[in-house]
Amino acid sequence: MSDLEARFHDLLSQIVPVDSAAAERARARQDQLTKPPGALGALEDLSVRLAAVFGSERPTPERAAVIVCAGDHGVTDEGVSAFPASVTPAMVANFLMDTPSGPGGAAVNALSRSIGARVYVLDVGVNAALPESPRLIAAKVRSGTRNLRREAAMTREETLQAVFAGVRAAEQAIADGADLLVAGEMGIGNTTPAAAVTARLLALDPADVTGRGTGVDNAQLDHKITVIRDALARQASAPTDPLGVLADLGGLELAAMLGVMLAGARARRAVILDGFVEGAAALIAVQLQARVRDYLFPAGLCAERGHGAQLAYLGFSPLFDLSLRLGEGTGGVLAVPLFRAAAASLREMLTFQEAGLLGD
Ligand SMILES: Cc1cc2ncn([C@H]3O[C@H](COP(=O)(O)O)[C@@H](O)[C@H]3O)c2cc1C
Ligand SMILES: O=C(O)c1cccnc1
Repeated sequence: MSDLEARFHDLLSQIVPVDSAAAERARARQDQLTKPPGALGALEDLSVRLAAVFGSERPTPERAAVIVCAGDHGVTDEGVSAFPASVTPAMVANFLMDTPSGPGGAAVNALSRSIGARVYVLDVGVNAALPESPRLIAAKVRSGTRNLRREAAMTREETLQAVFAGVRAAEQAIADGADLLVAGEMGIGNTTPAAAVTARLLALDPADVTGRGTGVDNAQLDHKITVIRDALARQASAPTDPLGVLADLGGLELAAMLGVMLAGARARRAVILDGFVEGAAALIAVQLQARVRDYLFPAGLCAERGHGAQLAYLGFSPLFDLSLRLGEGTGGVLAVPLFRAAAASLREMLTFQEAGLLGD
């Protein structure tokens, strides 16, 4: 076993179960707060899950960090995206650019500013030199993956290197004070590996989990499905080996997002999932270590086909449906105020007794 592989097994074994006693206390408290039991709906369930993660019936998840993991994809040679691969480095430069409103001119930057979340940009595989920036975590493993239609996208070692880059980025964000981590991504072509991984791990037909990504037309969508079928037909990875599936069919930024999820769970932080590409990384995470599931939280349902199947497998109901189909972490960022509000209900509402609303 390689050194990285041994460290990876250690990481998986260091993830402890969430605090179910704190969850029970939070549930009991929700039932005593000044409202009809259950009246705060999904916010109550969210607050109870946060209590379990943070080990307190009065959790204070305030500070949020988005880690935008970036990488390129050899499979873009097959024409699977509506945009050229050169958009990946251009968008990373956009994430890092100084603008009159503050750092970064992309959707994830603007939405993060609007809710007070910090954005970290992690390069694990962009196929270009990137501008230097204090906001860029430079950890390039290789300049893009191999073409997964023809061969394994990554070696296991490359995969683990990208995973640990994600681990380190998450640890940095946590050291900077983050309670809530949003896993985000940028990588032209990455809805193809996300669909391939989802199809293999959930044993679903590629046609049922492949969407239009950046907006391919019907003919391009059929072609994208064919590319994924060819990749699966290589039979280079067994569904029983999630890390092997990630190396074979995934991508460097998917591996880095897996690292963010595992490091977040190990540090007992909540990790908010954004869209379909994060969802694929989440499937790998829970198949490797079932305990991770309790540290993961859905945000909204995104418009990419297959996201619903991922959430159903994970046992999550989305918090909203705004028809987002962007990625970057945008949906995850939008969920942050709901997390703060759910926790505030537990901390700040009075019980019937405290409010003097009980007869005796
Ligand atoms: C300008 C632009 C900004 C983006 N931000 C996120 N994505 C999203 O689209 C890509 C995935 O879709 P596909 O698999 O079809 O290429 C990823 O980079 C994802 O982050 C973007 C895409 C574009 C074009
Ligand atoms: O849902 C997503 O994550 C998504 C959808 C389209 C393009 N990129 C990402």
